[in-house]
Amino acid sequence: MIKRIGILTSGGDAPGMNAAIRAAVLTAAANNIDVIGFHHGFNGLLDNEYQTLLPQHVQHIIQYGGTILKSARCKALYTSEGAAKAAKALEALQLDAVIIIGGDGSFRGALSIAEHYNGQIIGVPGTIDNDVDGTDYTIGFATAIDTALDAIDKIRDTADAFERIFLIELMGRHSGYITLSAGIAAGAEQIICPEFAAIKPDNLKDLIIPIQHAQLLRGKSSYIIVVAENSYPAGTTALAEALSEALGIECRACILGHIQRGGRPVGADRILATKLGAYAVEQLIAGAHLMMAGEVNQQLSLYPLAKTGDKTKQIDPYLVRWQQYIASD
Ligand SMILES: Nc1ncnc2c1ncn2[C@@H]1O[C@H](COP(=O)(O)OP(=O)(O)O)[C@@H](O)[C@H]1O
Ligand SMILES: O=P(O)(O)OC[C@H]1O[C@](O)(COP(=O)(O)O)[C@@H](O)[C@@H]1O
Repeated sequence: MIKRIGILTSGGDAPGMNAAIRAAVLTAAANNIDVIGFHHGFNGLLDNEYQTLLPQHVQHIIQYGGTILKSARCKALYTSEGAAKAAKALEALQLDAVIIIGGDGSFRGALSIAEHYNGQIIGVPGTIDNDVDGTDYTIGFATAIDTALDAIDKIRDTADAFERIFLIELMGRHSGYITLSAGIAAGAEQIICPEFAAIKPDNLKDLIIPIQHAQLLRGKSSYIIVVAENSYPAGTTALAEALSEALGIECRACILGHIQRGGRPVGADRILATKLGAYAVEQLIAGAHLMMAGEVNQQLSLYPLAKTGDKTKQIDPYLVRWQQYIASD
């Protein structure tokens, strides 16, 4: 029987993590389970930084981005000694189970702890990148799209006024979910992300031909290219410079960066986080171990933690086809 659980947030913070913490704490309290919240991701386990989490500690946090537990990356966990030390901290606090809110990296960390820990472990997918298998959406993705859109719409205004070409870099480490979704919703003229062909200095013409074609058809006007981070070897600013040189027109680069991680979670993220946080606790009570609480086709479901990083989930193939079709026209 589960009496005490731990919870932590790890990796890139995502709007809605607070909502997930809240739901887990409230669900645990309703089942007479004590909750310990670790600070700064896995570092809290290694440094003994934690607090008791009671329902009053999670009051009125659902609307805030970031995470009340703080998040971090933790190098020590990549070693077997680090994982053993983390497991020891869980055992010392007599925790029957632990909830890890994070991305597939954090789940790999959870698996390494599991090699030394006798309790149960469950994951809750929280990352703006949406690059976790076993759930249609991760907590934070919907908010990140809206934040990116707000910024892109503003850049469109100034791009329109100057009839300029803008390259806007969006986050996503090695996946194009944010870039494709925000690019489509913003009506970007071109989208560059890892799932499309790579852009290299020697194939800039793939970018340039559609720009020249658009200029021939509609004259000079604003032109927005959204670019996933890490898409061009020397970076998006260098890509804008290379385009300026090749086209003979000034192109501007704008790196949206961490603004995409912040802000009030949108309704969809608050609801998803509430469902997954509550479901994670319920599934721990039911005996789940080394699983992730996800949602697929509006059905809550468990998915093996070990498979969450397999990258079998794909960015919307319909939108990919449509984007390639209109961009090549
Ligand atoms: N292969 C791994 N082995 C052990 N721990 C890992 C591993 N990958 C990631 N982690 C842990 O999870 C943390 C967060 O992972 P990261 O990939 O940065 O973010 P996310 O969880 O959002 O994908 C890392 O800093 C590390 O502590
Ligand atoms: O905040 P940092 O350490 O610079 O990390 C940036 C990375 O974190 C993210 O915002 C979120 O990634 P994770 O959720 O996988 O940690 C990525 O989009 C980005 O590449």
